[in-house]
Amino acid sequence: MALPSINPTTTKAWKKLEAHFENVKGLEMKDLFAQNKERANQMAINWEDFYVDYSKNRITSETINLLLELAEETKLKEAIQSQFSGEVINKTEGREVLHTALRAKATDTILVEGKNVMPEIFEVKQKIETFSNQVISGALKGYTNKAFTDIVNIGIGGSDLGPAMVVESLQYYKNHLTTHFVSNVDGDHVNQVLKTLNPETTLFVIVSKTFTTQETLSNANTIRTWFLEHAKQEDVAKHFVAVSTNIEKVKAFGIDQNNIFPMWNWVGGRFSLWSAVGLTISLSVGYKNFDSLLAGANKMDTHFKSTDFDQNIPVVLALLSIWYNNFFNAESEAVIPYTQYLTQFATYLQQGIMESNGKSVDRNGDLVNYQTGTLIWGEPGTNSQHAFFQLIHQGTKLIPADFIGFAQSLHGNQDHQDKLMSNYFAQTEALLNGKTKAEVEAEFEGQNLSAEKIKELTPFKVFEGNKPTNTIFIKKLTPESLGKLIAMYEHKIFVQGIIWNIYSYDQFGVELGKQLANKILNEFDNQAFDNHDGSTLNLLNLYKKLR
Ligand SMILES: O=P(O)(O)OC[C@H]1O[C@H](O)[C@H](O)[C@@H](O)[C@@H]1O
Repeated sequence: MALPSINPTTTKAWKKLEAHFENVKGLEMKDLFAQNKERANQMAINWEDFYVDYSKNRITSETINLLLELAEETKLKEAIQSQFSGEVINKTEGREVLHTALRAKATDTILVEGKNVMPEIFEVKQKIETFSNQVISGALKGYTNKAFTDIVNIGIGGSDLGPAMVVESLQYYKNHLTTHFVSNVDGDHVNQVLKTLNPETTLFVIVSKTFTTQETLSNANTIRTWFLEHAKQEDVAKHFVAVSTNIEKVKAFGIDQNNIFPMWNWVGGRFSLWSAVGLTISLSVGYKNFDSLLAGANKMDTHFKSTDFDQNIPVVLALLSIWYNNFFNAESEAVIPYTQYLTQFATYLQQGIMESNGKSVDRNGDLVNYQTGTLIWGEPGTNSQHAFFQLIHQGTKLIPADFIGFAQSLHGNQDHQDKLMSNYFAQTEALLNGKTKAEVEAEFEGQNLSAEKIKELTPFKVFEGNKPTNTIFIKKLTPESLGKLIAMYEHKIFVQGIIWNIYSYDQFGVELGKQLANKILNEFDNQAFDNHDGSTLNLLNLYKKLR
């Protein structure tokens, strides 16, 4: 069954939300807290090692009720069922969307075209485990019989961002192998990495769902050429493995049949770190940790598909995001993790969120008449406090922000952890309450400033407050809690796509630039360039002169 096409703005709930918005847009959150002592308890979800507090939002309980009605009218429940049961909900590409199957239990049955895919998934997982163990233990050796010391993941987009983010985030759990990522077609990227490598002890993992991506194939070719400057053709089999759906193309590249880790078309690139695309993760932190990551995601899947929407973390977060995006006209959302380990988290989410929901045509093929995908950005706190928080606190834009924090640090320095977490809590409190004129004036007392000076400075020191935040408070950063966190955002993306009536699992918007780049590349060796607009033509000619 195909997903229905329901323009959200035509639902009863949307009309009610529009009217409701007029009533609540001017409300101050701090007043709502003062009026209802139970607000913080009522607007929080306690689940496993997660505590999600969404009380610091510009909402009343009525807002949530109406948003839940919107979810119902847009048939979210049915859509979740369609996704998990393997229906072809990626209609424009004619595919099922089953990254959730990759982390399901061996005893589950998940059908694709009538065939249970769980045995295949576990066969590949077994292969990942065996291979990881052999590389990590040193049993598997390079062409001069030395154990591997370095792993290079060659891939881009979903074949890079997921593994790179997880390996960075789980650094604490990492083994002795040094992991590198080569993604950009920029030759300086690959050459910079190669400079540090010893071909005798380096394992290359080529990751490409399609095995047609220009960047990845160029980098893989360059690396193989470099490798062959040191080793012989038959040594390639010992040092190159590949992850792909396109087995024929991988073989044509010269990868040994045994070194191919398959994946499937029903796994979207940006949702693929749970598949063999995560091989580099497993090599870096060990299969056991990789499996815990998957187990965490599976727990979030169960929570998502079986919990009532008012207690459902991804659903509530998605609805709040729609509230700001479509009613407050907020353009972006910030994600601020209070751990340095999650440095790449927002970058990773950018692909997931913006490639999925950056669409302007609805599921009927008609142009939408409302806003869809949010811009996503962020950096870890406390660093970001010293960089862009000024704009969040006192700028003109409304930027809802997720604050992700962990109660326990990994290295156990309580002094640092208390300082870190005091900032984590203080920021959402400051964004909520702001600082009034009266409070600013009171601070000036005893400072020996003239009344005139105080009057002059006061407006600059006032904080409006009333800035919305979600606090996602987790016990500890572990492979399992990271798996839950990533899956939480995956499901949030899905919910928003369903309600916005768009297809979240295709990405045709990345094709045009690729096509034109190929065309231009072929023109570099011609006498003259083809027809281009004046600006592009000038730039091309200048490049030809300067290169
Ligand atoms: O894994 P690959 O087939 O090499 O694709 C890598 C990436 O490139 C494409 O352009 C898509 O925009 C991404 O969704 C994808 O993750």
